[in-house]
Amino acid sequence: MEYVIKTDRLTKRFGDFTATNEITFEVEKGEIFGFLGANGAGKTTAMRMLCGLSIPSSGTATVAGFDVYKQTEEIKRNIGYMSQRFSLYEDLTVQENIRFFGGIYGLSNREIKTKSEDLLEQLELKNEAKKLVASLPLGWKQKLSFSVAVLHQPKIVFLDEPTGGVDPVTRRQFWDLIYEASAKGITIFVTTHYMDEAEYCNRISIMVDGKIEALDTPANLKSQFKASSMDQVFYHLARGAKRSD
Ligand SMILES: Nc1ncnc2c1ncn2[C@@H]1O[C@H](COP(=O)(O)OP(=O)(O)OP(=O)(O)O)[C@@H](O)[C@H]1O
Repeated sequence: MEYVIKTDRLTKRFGDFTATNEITFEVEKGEIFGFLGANGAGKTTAMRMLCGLSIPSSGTATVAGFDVYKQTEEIKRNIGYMSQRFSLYEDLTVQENIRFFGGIYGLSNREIKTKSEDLLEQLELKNEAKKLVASLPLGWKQKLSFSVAVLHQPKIVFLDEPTGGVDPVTRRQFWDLIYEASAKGITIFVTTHYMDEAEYCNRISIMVDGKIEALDTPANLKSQFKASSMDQVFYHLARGAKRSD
């Protein structure tokens, strides 16, 4: 088994407050791993440590084989990252965004040219190439943002609530892109509040008040909690949560 993320009692404290509390788990290469939890459970804090953006207080973790304390630059070069807060430049065109991020990720001009043509074709955005990103519907922005985050074929892509605010049909189309990336061996680490998306993951972890309270496939979690839907599993675990933002 090839693991691309491995954590052991990974913890982040802010003063006396423990935001992420001794989480231990592994993620396999090519897996679609759902990272769930109520507001304030500690997901973003955990994800920031895994992306090399925040140094843990204790515990250990490796991402793409690199240490989250000492090799944060190597981690950043081997991952892709997409969130609602940090994504595309609205005042650049679709093509300019692809070129810009391709450059940031260290692709050559020739690679950027071929990849950008493929991407515009695949997303059916050829006619929009010269339009400002600001003018695109939210669902298209999200698809473009994801495609840009995997442009350099990272080992892992971290998605922080990537489909917030769009309808189930648009979410389903977004997930087609995720499956394609996973089939190419890119590992997907995704946080979401949508339970239909949770069902699309290979495995799911559910965090409550800083700790991972459950971790398994959607089918096994439903059987473990005698629930008919992921909604029920989530409610069963999260209703006892003390934190809520
Ligand atoms: N820099 C910080 N200083 C102090 N407390 C923090 C800091 N960052 C996060 N926290 C606290 O840690 C807890 C976990 O926050 P975090 O953002 O990781 O949760 P989350 O599961 O991602 O929630 P959401 O779904 O709302 O994004 C929250 O109570 C938050 O207030």
